[in-house]
Amino acid sequence: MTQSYRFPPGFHWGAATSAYQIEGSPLADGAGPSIWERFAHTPGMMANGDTGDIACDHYHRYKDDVQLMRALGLQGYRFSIAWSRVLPEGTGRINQKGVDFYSRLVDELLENGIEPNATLFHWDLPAALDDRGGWLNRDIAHWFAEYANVMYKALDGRVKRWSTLNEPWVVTDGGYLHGALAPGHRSKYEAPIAAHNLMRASGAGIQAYRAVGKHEIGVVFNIEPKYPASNSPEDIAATRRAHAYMNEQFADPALLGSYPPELKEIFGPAWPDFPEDDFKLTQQKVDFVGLNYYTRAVVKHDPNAYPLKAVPVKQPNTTYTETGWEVYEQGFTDMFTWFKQRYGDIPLYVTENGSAFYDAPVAEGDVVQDPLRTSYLRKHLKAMHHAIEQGVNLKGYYAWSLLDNLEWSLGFAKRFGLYHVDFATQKRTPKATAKFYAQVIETNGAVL
Ligand SMILES: CO[C@H](O)c1c[n+]2c([nH]1)[C@H](O)[C@@H](O)[C@H](O)[C@H]2CO
Repeated sequence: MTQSYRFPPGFHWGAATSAYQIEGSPLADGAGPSIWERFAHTPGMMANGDTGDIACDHYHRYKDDVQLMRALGLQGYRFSIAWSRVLPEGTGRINQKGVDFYSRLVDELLENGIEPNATLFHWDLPAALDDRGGWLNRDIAHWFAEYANVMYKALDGRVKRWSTLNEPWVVTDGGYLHGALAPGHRSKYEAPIAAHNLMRASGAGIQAYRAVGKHEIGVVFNIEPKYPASNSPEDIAATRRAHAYMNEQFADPALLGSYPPELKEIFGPAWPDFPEDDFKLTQQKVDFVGLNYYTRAVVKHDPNAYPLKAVPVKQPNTTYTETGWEVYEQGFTDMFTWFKQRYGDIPLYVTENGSAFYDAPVAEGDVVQDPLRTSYLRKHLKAMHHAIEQGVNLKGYYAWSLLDNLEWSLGFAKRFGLYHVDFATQKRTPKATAKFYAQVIETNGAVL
């Protein structure tokens, strides 16, 4: 009998973006600068000198972009709110024009039958808060809760699914340990402090929602399953360290109220002795967890690798995306089963999954042919279906991304979009993957 890939009735199909990557106009209508506005305008930080000054001009084109979502039959749209559009100094004074933009976006989505899914923080911290220590200042848990309350009040009732943070691991690994992302710090002493305060803030945001919210709130983690390069004790230990550092460092304080022991081994004297009471804040009941999956890593021991003493090993005879990520759909299935085993049967959403491949120039009116991206999507949706068949409580999927956009410090060259964007003209053109995804949504997976 041929395998059916029809998903459970009511499975939720969407697409995702983030504010700084698509909106443009980062300082319009009273908005304050974020750390990404600063970082992008710091010479040498961004590929090709690309910035989010215009990006996809979504701030002005959001109505047209909602029609692109409708054309695919999207049931949901995951977007992020730029904190400094709403609170230009991060706390205190509210910029009503900033709040109004998100209110208009939400109404446009609802009028077109698309469920809004709002992320409060997708990396673009207000620069004014970074000047006060940012994620290194324990007060940020209160600053974040204040911001969250402003948005809950403005949008709750219309937004029924909230996430506090997107991928705190990327913020600390990129922004505080290795310095490749905003705010560009390189300190193994700062990274654990920032990580801990991110999870304190997430907990405070969830607590604030419980006081006023009527619907669902969760948190979004990136997960990259780790596999040992050999059965040697060194490689197995290195894999364990890499897994704890990336995949448990944030979910554990949020869902278990503790840290995995490997973190003290990794950071040594740089690992603080956090107050036990902090875990009463980091650990809050969530209505769902969002998981972002792109690839796996095969790991080997390397005594010179800072600070993990572990490095990824490139795999032969397989496909890699433009961002250097192996196409490995089995890791998607493995991720779900691991997560359920460690954290229990929490409702899950795939809040990001996608791939960057080179897109041939677009002839007028054509569909961009992107067979490698379509193959990636097909393989990963099938792998996701296998996880559901194994009993994983998976409620929905958001493709990354609706539009080609600013891939952070990698600039515009890395294209993840279902729609191709010509950044010179702002013309949107559907890719073949968009047409395929529309069929997946229409048939609830039966077309796979
Ligand atoms: C380490 O990979 C992460 O899971 C990851 C991949 N991605 C992300 N996180 C971010 O959430 C997006 O803003 C990126 O545009 C997207 C594509 O790079």
